Amino acid sequence: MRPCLQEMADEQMQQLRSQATELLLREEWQQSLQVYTQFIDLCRDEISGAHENSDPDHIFKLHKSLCLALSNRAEARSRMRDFTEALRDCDEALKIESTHFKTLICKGKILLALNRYSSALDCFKTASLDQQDNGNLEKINGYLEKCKKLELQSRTGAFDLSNWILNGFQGKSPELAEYIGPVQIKKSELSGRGLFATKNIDTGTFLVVTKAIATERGILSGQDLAENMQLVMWKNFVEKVTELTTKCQRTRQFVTTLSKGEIEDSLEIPDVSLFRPEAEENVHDNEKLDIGNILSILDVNSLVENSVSANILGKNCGYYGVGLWLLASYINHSCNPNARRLHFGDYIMVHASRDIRAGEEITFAYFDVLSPLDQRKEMLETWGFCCNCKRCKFEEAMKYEQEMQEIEMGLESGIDVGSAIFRLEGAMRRCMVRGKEKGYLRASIWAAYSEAYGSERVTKRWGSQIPTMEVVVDSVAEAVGSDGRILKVVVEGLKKRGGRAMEMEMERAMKLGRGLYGKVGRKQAMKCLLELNIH
Ligand SMILES: C[S@@+](CC[C@H](N)C(=O)[O-])C[C@H]1O[C@@H](n2cnc3c(N)ncnc32)[C@H](O)[C@@H]1O
Repeated sequence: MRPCLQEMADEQMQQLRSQATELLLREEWQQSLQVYTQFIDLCRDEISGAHENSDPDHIFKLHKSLCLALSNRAEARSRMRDFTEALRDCDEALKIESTHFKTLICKGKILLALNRYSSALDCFKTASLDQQDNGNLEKINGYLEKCKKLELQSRTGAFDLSNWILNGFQGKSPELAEYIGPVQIKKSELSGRGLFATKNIDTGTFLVVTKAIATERGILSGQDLAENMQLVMWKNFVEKVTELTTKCQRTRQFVTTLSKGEIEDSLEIPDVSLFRPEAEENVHDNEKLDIGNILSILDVNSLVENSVSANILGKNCGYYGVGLWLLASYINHSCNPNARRLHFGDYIMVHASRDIRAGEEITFAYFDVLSPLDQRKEMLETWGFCCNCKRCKFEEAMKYEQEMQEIEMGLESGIDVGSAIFRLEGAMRRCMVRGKEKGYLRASIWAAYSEAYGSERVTKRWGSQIPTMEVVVDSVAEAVGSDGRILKVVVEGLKKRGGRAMEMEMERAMKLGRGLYGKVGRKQAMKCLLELNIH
């Protein structure tokens, strides 16, 4: 390049650089990205136009400037959550200067946001070797600690929320890692695909902890206003998912494989390892998702944050949150579920609500299953499918037993709960109902058992003619997993008694607590949650 042309180019680059830096400092990400792009293009032209007589000092400076500009553009892109392109910029910058401090920090933060903890750890470790940047040592150590903690969680599934619980859920909620436990996706007898345990799992063990691809939350107040707000929130949620699936091919690929609620038998069965944040990207040009498809997919797979989470997080009673969690979308419903979910920020935490055997399908309840068959069928209507679970099949057959129908009708018309229980227990003996099936029927009229054990009058009147609370609690929990209402009966019973019985009851309560909340941490934290449950 002739000297005057060279000067003009240098001047133009200088101007673009100052402009882009200013925009970056003002956090105007989109504009700063555009100006950095112009600068980067110019810089690349200059470098590729260099020849053997070019000043090596000048070329060296150009490479340095290109590296810094790529790093800054990555920062702008990551602030706009365009992580794929931001990572591309970081990698190009690191090709120029493999220990570029700013780029390593930027890349580490992006990888952390993508839950790729060990790769993030590598970045921060390399950055920490930069002795010149002592001023940042504290910050880097903070990142290193965080990565190590999250990496351990994501490998072991050991989440300890004790401090936060014991501090009354005050302050920043604990950071969570994404985790995939001993599970796999297989064809399900219930419908389509389902999630299955690959080994024996005990109550409270976390199975899947994953971040939503999109959520929408708000407080609903007043009937009409609430309905309107819910509609607005749903619209926003659909828009978020649409934007994301347009922007990110990998997410689109995942979303496309979700059920649209039609015949599920021929659906592709993805390998669970693809859902690991560190999984190699194997993106192929997938089908475009039109709004009709997105709506069907969200209709079938989006989840509303449930009341247990709202309860422990001390949220307002009008709180409403909806989201889409990819791997959790493979979990089928069952009326004898073995898992539960907790919502924590953008994360869903799925844990065993009772002991699970290797090979068993993991299911959670889409709605309240401590209710009779007819009520469950009504709730299923809004879900748009017929439940194929063992409990429904068994109760469907039992339903024709006149006695069962009379008991349910009697309860609806307000007969004494003790007499309803007495009749059901007698009917089960006569029909030789055994094991888990007893739990199914007891769960169907759980409200009656719960009322009976809470009433001194009923327990006195019926005495040993109805089974003890412990027997019923164990059989219902074995059939449908832990539930806040079952736990409440146990903890209230505990408060009334003392002595040796109390120790055993405490153990029962703790196990039910783990089934309800998951293994969230130390014993003391679980005791705190038990208290919370009864209030
Ligand atoms: C979130 S998806 C669950 C995963 C789905 N089976 C798949 O293959 O992608 C929810 C859909 O699964 C089916 N499903 C879930 N639980 C079921 C059950 N107990 N009985 C029958 N179908 C069920 C229904 O079609 C429902 O709309």
